[in-house]
Amino acid sequence: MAGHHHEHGHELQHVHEQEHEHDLLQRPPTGSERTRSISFSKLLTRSWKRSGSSSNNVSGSSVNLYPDAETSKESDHNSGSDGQSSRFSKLKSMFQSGNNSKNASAHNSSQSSLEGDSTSSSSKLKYVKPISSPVNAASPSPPLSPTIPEKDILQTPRMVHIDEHEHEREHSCGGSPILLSSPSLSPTIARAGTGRKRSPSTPIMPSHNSKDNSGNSAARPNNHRHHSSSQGFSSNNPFRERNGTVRGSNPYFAYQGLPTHALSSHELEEGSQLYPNAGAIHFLSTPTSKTNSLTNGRNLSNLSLNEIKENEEMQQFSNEDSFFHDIPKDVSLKDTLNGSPTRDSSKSPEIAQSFPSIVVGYSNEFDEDSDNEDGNEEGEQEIKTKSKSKHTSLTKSNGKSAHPRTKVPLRRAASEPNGLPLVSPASAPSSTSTTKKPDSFKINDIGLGGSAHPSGLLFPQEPPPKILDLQEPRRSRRLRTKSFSNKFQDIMVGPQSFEKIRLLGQGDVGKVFLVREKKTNRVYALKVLSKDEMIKRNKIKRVLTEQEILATSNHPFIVTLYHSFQSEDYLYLCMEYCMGGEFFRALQTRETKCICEDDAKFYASEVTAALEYLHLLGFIYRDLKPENILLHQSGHIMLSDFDLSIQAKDSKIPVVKGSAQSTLVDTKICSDGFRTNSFVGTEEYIAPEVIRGNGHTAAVDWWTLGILVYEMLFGFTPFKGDNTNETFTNILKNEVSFPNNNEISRTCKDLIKKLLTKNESKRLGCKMGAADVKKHPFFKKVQWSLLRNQEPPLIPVLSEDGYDFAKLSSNKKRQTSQDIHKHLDEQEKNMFEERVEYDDEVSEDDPFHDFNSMSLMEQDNNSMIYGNTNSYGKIAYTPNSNRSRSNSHRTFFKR
Ligand SMILES: Nc1ncnc2c1ncn2[C@@H]1O[C@H](COP(=O)(O)OP(=O)(O)OP(=O)(O)O)[C@@H](O)[C@H]1O
Repeated sequence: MAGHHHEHGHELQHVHEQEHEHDLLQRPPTGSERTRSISFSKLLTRSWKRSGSSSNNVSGSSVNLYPDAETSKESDHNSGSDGQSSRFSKLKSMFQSGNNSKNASAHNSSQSSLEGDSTSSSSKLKYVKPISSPVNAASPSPPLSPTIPEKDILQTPRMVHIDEHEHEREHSCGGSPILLSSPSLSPTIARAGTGRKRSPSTPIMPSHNSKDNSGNSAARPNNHRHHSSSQGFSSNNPFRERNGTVRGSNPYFAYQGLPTHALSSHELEEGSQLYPNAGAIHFLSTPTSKTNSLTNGRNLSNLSLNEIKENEEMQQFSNEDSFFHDIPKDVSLKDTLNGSPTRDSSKSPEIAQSFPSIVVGYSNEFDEDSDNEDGNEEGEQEIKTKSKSKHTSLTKSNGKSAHPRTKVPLRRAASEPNGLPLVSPASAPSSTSTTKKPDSFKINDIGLGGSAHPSGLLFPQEPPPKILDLQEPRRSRRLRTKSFSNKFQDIMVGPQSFEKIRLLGQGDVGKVFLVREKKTNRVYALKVLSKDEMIKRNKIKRVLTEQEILATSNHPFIVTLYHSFQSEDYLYLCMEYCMGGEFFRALQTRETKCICEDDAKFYASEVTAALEYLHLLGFIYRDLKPENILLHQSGHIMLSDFDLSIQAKDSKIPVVKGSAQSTLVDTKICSDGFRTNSFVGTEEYIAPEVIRGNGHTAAVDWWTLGILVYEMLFGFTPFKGDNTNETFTNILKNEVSFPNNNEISRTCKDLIKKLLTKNESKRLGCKMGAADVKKHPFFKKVQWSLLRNQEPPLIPVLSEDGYDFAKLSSNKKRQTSQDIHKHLDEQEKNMFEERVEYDDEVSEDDPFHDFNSMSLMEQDNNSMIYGNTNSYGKIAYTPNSNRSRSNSHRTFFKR
């Protein structure tokens, strides 16, 4: 394999040179790029769309991510000092505008989507055929390739299926490659380079052809996502074009049913038994469907999927929520909140249905997806309880008496840590206290190394704690009930403890900044999420899950959470800064957009280890893709972005099997019997069972691993179609096929094929979870326990034109002269100026009550130190010379 490795890289370089020359000679300008970009433009994520359209954009464009923040602040101020009532008055006003914006944005997106379609279908662009022969790399390439339509290229059967016996044949042939394709098959995408230069699923990068750089913005319409982060990390990667994460109801079922062409004959025979959800169309239809023309379109953007999802959740609530049955249908939300119902029959049904969007995710006791997929009574009961309790809290906040609140136990409640004496009564404030400041203390007084703010706002002055307190770091009562409380203590920092260095990236509801902690000079990635946006977009529960997973995890390949806290308007997750950024970006910086098999094995084994760990904890990740894999400065991977993950209910204790030499842990048992039914994931990575809507299990993560390995090797994903429907159809129907690439071993193809088994009960990983995957011959030589000691293939380094903080500051001055940046700066300033809200200050009625404010114990802090290293700036990736010189990957892998 090492030989392959070397040869592979060499050959690719060669091909690239040819390709460039070829492009200059013959290539129609921006031909294939344009086609692909157009088809991508139909599938923009919400955030891209949002950033791209400045008009009608109430819910936060790149220019104004949190438009409500200031106005709501003002109204809070006017409404008096009562934090809770101001919070709810804010929710109330925000909610009304939220509805409008939702409709407006849905409308916009559908329009764009349709426009995108027509442009796409009318394009007749050409694509250059790859140069070298697929069959024999040594054979001379034709001097010039004819151009054929891209569509044909994409559909030409140049992919070669490996059959069931391929793996066996490999052995019987002594490992020598078998050429499966005929010369008539069109050239390989992966190997020849030319054909794969801009693969369907990969961004258009300008490096190969100067024509691509010609500012053809029309060909890259969805570069908006990171528009606002022009000074940030993401702007380094302005060409990313993959469709975003899908977080919504299943459009296949909601709007189209399952098309028969998407079914295998076997599936057709089984019919409705296989797809019980096919009848769920009406249930999933949205309250906003009147204004949502997406229902008419077959090509749904990810934007529309997002919208559907939120409404779906609302629908589930309103269907099940006895509270709404008690309210006359013509009472509007506004009136309900005001406590003075008036009749307005024209508005009430929609508003009443929308109302539970405030409820959703109110606490993490309520599982996403409702998790009552089975429609069992228990699930329904849970919804009712949940809704009632929220109703209680809302009405309470308006000074009305309400139903007694039913508190559902926390998901991962744990016993008090270590049985050690905890805190003195004075430092354990009553949980009934809501608006009162918590009993607090001055952290520096007790020598915990915390960063009390000079203003005293963070840590109000109180008498020093008794000596008993020193024995155990202070933890709020709430924190003490958490399984992760052993490694966390009460929050030691606040927004003001950090100084922004630059924007790293921007998601749906928040921004991620590179920050420096003023006191310690440590650098972190600080994710700041707008509470308003989360409420509007129904994402409260997701952020609670994300915090739970980050806090619970303690694994070298999962990003470390150092602090989490909240202020009145924002939630903050302070994480380890992964200076290498997204693995996706690292892949894109490769000339070939892919890596060799040994390198892919490296990343696949680290991802497998991370998934194994998550599964052991009962979590299903559900959104594996190169964008969510960050690269640590060491070059090792770090999984991030857990907002789509879910924890299996009643997760079980793992079973260890095997001898001391080969210990295998059955991770499947950890979430056995747990099925969830959300339609989440990333389009090209979604597993068939998710599309079918029959519920899915941890096996979805093994499917996504298969796609990931494929993408690492070939630079594109295996089922990508021209639009969402086509992609889903391919996922359901097509067997995985491989470019005719002899450099990829049969064992590797076999792994991919087994991971991409459509029937989840036959998929690799279905018996013992990660143990099955680790046992596959592809990983035979991997020393699992020494993964962290491997030399990574790519090392992120600061490139020459990296900039330092001083330079950044002067850039900032230039930018602030422009209004747009001024506005952004103000918002960001707020993010770093707000006062932290302690756990005990956040009332139980607050939607964010279950978000814990806490700091990792000091001894666990391995974050980078500002200024010590080249820890910030523009990053490039260098092949690890150690690894190739010493063939360390070979020595590392078992022989
Ligand atoms: N720990 C980190 N170190 C370096 N960069 C990070 C880190 N966390 C996030 N980023 C950058 O910020 C971007 C946005 O982060 P993230 O995906 O977690 O936000 P999000 O709001 O959850 O986005 P999404 O809507 O895609 O879920 C990432 O794509 C990545 O580039």
